[in-house]
Amino acid sequence: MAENQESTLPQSPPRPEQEDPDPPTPRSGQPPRSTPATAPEHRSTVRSLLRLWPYARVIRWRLAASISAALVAMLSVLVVPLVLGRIVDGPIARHDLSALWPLAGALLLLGLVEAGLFYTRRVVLAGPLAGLETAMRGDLYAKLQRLPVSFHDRWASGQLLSRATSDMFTMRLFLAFPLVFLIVNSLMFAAGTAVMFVLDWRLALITLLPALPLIVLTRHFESGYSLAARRAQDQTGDLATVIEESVLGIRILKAFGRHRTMAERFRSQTHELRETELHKAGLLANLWAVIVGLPELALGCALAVGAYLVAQDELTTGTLVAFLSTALALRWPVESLGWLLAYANEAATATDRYFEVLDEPEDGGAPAPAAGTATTGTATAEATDAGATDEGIRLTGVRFRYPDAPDDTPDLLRGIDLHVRRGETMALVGATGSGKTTLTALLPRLYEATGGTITLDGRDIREIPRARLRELVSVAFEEPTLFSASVGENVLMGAPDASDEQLRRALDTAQADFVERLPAGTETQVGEQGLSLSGGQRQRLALARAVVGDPAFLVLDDPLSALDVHTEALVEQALREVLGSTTALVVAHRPSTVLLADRVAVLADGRIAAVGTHQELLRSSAVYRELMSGEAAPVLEGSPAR
Ligand SMILES: Nc1ncnc2c1ncn2[C@@H]1O[C@H](COP(=O)(O)OP(=O)(O)OP(=O)(O)O)[C@@H](O)[C@H]1O
Repeated sequence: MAENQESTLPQSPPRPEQEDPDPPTPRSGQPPRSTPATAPEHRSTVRSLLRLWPYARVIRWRLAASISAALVAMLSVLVVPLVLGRIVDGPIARHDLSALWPLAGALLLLGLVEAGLFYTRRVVLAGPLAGLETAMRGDLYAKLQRLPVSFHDRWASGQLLSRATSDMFTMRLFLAFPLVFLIVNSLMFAAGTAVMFVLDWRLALITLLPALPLIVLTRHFESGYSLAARRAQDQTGDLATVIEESVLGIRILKAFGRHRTMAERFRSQTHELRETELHKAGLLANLWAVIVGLPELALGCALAVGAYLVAQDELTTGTLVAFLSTALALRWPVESLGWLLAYANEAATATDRYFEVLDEPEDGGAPAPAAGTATTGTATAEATDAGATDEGIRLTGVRFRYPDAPDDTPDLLRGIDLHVRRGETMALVGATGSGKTTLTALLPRLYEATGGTITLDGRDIREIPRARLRELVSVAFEEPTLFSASVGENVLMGAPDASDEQLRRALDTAQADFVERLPAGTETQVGEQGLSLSGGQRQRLALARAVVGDPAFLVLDDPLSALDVHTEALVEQALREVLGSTTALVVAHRPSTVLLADRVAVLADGRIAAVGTHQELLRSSAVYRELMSGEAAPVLEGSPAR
């Protein structure tokens, strides 16, 4: 199985709030959910945008061709005033129409060249940019698959969704247009300024007077705008989360009549986003007013002074026309500066947000195997595959705490010592919230133990490549998640190379005979999250997925909880056969599930309190008796075991 098993096999441990009638408080506001990891005040737009270079590098020649085409097109615009000046001082001043035609033809040619070059600029870049966006999105998706479950616990799905969609679009658009025109317009501005100085330096100085206040203003604008841009993009992510939760949880919202509460939250978030967008528009409008107003004022002054100079015979009319036309041709590069800078800021923010995910460490900070640990090291490195040792699953001093657990709480698991012999089935029982699901999630390394060692047939799981580990350890969690694919595809996620016979056997084991009655059998599409199936049907498919590959180690988290008594008995009967040929850890809440196991381990206070057969524990363990009888069972929900 591939590295991306995290998303295909087990799901995050079920949360107590999943069935809460009140829509859960959005997790925005928690660190990576809506607050930027990099404070925008400290980031440089250019440095952020430079991070796009490894992707842009692939299309650098196309980018260069596009910039060149746009540059030549813009420069041809600058030649137009010079031709106009010649027409005014030549054919028009001398009333010589025969000299007009070649110059008029030149103007027409310049127009055609400009149109052709702008077309080329777009065509040259469109295809490669679509490829670049695909590559970036692919990298983001692959990264999301590799990141540990603890990352997904922290990040709201809407934040990730907005990065994969709107942020990606912003970055591509920046490379297609604003980047090209920031370069081209700057060069055109420099060339136009040079032309103006050549035509008349006094008028050029007057025209350039607003440059200084404009530079100060744009710097000020940039810092304010980048903050607003970041806020807007984070709010878009939060909004996506609310929409997603509303759609996925529509049954609960309707059943409890909470759609108004959710709609209220949606409205308030859209209102916040609207406010931010208006703030951005206000900033841009202020900048624009100055960017457009100041040069117009300067141009008016240049016109007055130019007219005076013409009257004094210090300047020809043609030169004045050429000068003013050049100055007018520079209006676009100057006026466009406002939104080009705004867009560059949006793109820099999108780039930051994109790389915040790509920069996340992938191994989840797994501590290295302790030196000298008896069961680790090269001597046993190949044990699991070679079967050199016969140890089954061994947990030694295993500790774990969730990264976001409050500082003043003890570790959830505080030194688990447990040995499941090879071929044995061990049931794991404990009070609600005692950490059973968490413990099972440590075996396939969905979470990294924060202390101690876990070995499979003598080999430390940290030494086994993740993909191999997840082939060895198959998991079915209590909350079965299916994907919008066919029944067969969902089950075969547990073993893509399994034969039809294996698929049929797995479905038999899980008593999933309902599949035969589906319209297209195993080819039937189950809809998004398998919601077209009942809870019990989903759970049986998840069980089939866990057993289809005949895994060496099987972890089942209360896999029969949604089944009726009759079906449960049938599944248990079939499961016994599977469990006979594998080493299994089965989280159990009910005596019927416990009876599947050879021995039972009791989890209490973050440790294994007792191990024995069902009968032995009934005699010797008061905690076990309480758990099995259902009388006064300790409840630790919502807090680590104490
Ligand atoms: N992703 C998470 N981040 C932080 N805390 C979590 C996370 N998942 C679970 N917890 C907390 O860890 C504790 C143990 O949860 P866990 O799901 O392992 O218990 P459990 O014994 O399997 O419970 P149950 O029998 O109800 O399924 C609970 O207090 C829970 O709130």
